Amino acid sequence: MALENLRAYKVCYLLPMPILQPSSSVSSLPRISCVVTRKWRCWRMGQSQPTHTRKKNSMQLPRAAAAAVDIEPQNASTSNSNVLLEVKGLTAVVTESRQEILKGIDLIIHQGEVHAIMGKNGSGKSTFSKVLVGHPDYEVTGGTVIFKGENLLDKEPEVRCHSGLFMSFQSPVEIPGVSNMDFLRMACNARRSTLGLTELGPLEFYGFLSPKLAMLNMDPKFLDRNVNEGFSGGEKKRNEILQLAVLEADLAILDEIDSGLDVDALQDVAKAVNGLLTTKNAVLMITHYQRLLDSIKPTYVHIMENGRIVKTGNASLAKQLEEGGYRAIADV
Ligand SMILES: Nc1ncnc2c1ncn2[C@@H]1O[C@H](COP(=O)(O)OP(=O)(O)OP(=O)(O)O)[C@@H](O)[C@H]1O
Repeated sequence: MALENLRAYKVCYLLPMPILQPSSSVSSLPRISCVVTRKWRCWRMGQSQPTHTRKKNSMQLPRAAAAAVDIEPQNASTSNSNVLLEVKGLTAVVTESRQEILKGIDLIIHQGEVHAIMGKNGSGKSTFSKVLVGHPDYEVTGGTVIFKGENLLDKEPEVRCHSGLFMSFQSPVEIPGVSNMDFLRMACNARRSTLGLTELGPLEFYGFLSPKLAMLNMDPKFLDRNVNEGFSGGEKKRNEILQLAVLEADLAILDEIDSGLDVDALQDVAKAVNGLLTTKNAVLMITHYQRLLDSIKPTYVHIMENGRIVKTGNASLAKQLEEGGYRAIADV
């Protein structure tokens, strides 16, 4: 496997292969075979073993918006040209069992928007995000997903990442044997290479990284440690946001980024995410709690139920939820 290909995988999954020993280094990566890389890919997806081989205009809203409460009109200047993600009628099953989890999701995300998905446990939120990044546990059975004007579903996961999709995992995985610094630099350079930018050498990269570390109040000593190894839950979450900051993704999917964070860490992470938001990118957050939305203001809040978005509203929808639970919004 060529180094470049391996880098591609690396950017997507942001983790090296499970067979890497503590003594392994990034320089050993080119020697690792394709087969192992496939295992690694699956492992990055949260599995220990591979399970198989295998527009809107300015006035339109997602279909679910028809059932919405308190919908805030989207910016009148929005147009097809700034649609980042358009999901229509997305259905997906668990690959092995064929159990249907997503039952027709409609969602449109424009540049500059922050979307929050909330919903009871087991409603399908994480599955939706994993399907977007191409998790092999799930098979898409219907619908379309257009990302930056291109069909996302026919792209390999690593290509999805190259094109600017980032997912922060609910439970980030540890990588023995690879330093955070090497890992971040390799990921950064692979993305830069895709964008036609020159790769950053170690010193240049440190200069690029330093302000991002400072933004997250992260101690530089975390750069010398192996990726997520021995990190606390909160430190792992900060590290995920550091990866996002380094990759400068167009669409960041943050799956329960607030879980496990203390009050100060939550503020640091929220500040960092807000600092990364521009008029060109967007964030899709999955959360159970208003506290995150107090710090990262959502343009839209969606409620997912049984594999569908059943309500869309503005930030007040999350407040209603916080105050009265799901029963309070059921009849709105
Ligand atoms: N790989 C899988 N195999 C079997 N069932 C699965 C798989 N992935 C998801 N499910 C089931 O699909 C449903 C939705 O799961 P998902 O993790 O997407 O929910 P969620 O809304 O993110 O929940 P939570 O808020 O608890 O994180 C659950 O019933 C879950 O058990």
